[in-house]
Amino acid sequence: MYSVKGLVDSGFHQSAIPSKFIIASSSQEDDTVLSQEEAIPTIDFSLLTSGDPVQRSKVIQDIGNACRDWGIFMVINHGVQEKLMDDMVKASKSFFDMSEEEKGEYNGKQLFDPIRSGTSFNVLVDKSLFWRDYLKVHVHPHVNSPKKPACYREISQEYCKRARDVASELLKGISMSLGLEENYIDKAMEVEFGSQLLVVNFYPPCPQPELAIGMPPHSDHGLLTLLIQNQLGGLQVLHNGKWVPINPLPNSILVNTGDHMEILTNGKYKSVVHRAMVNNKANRISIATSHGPPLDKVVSPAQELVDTEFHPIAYHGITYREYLELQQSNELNGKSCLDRIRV
Ligand SMILES: O=C(O)CCC(=O)C(=O)O
Ligand SMILES: [Fe+2]
Repeated sequence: MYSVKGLVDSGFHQSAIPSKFIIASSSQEDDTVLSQEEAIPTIDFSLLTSGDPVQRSKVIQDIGNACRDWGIFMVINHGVQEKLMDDMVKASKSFFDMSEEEKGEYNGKQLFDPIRSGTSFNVLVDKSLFWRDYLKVHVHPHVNSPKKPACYREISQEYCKRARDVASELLKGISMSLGLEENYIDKAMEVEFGSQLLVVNFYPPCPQPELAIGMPPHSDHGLLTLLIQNQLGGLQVLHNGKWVPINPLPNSILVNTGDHMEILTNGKYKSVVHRAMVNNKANRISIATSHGPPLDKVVSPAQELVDTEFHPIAYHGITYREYLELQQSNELNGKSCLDRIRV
């Protein structure tokens, strides 16, 4: 089997999913999921860039609170065209609609290969398989794109550029919310030359959604992840020990903190643990871009946020590349990767 989509398309009409997709019952059932949706913070991006200093300082404070209290927020008025976001979702769907042979060109490649498609997370170490196919493309500092579908390159290049611009503005706001100079994170992490990874997740309808999972609880690598989706719920974040389902407004962009934000801020802004549930009705597509430093940059806590008395250094320095290797070669399991570099 190449992909979950291949399995579903192969005329698999049984009501029971193959046993390798059944996750340990404790992973889902014992968790508390808030039925009443708790609202994640909303950030009006236009206030960050409007030039009004009062509004700007207010929104910077809101961003800081959102990073500290939630690790996820919904960005509205971000300036990325609705059509571009729709086109990105459609082009991504077209990628997964290609034949297994066409997608197979990118199958089973190495972590740092520019383009990689596959299923689950790392089939060599996953205890059970996830109900998820993916396309991963390293889109910055070197531009890459699958050759097919024909429209993909232009649309993804444009979308990824716009996502970088949004991330860059947000990182300025985050720097200031930490009491640092506006370009602090940009300079310290060399964001201009940084690594941007595009991850497209494709979750086909699952006949037994309660037994399977799209992506298990994990935190993302990188400083920030921007996420858009095709308006089907599935994402949940762990907040105060409970899973909160996230249903973003149409045309908004979800932003979450990654492990490198936690390392850089010496734990002040923690990466958020999240997971993707599956449904039995329709294909769900989510498109994430992670924004991090150059691969060979050593990331360690900012000296300005470390003091021996109250904020002792909490993480060992590690290059972004080594961190990605660590994450990819282990089971995706909560914050287990970050735990390895805690002091
Ligand atoms: O599909 C989603 O909503 C989440 C995807 C995700 O967590 C990821 O790509 O890291
Ligand atoms: Fe994630």
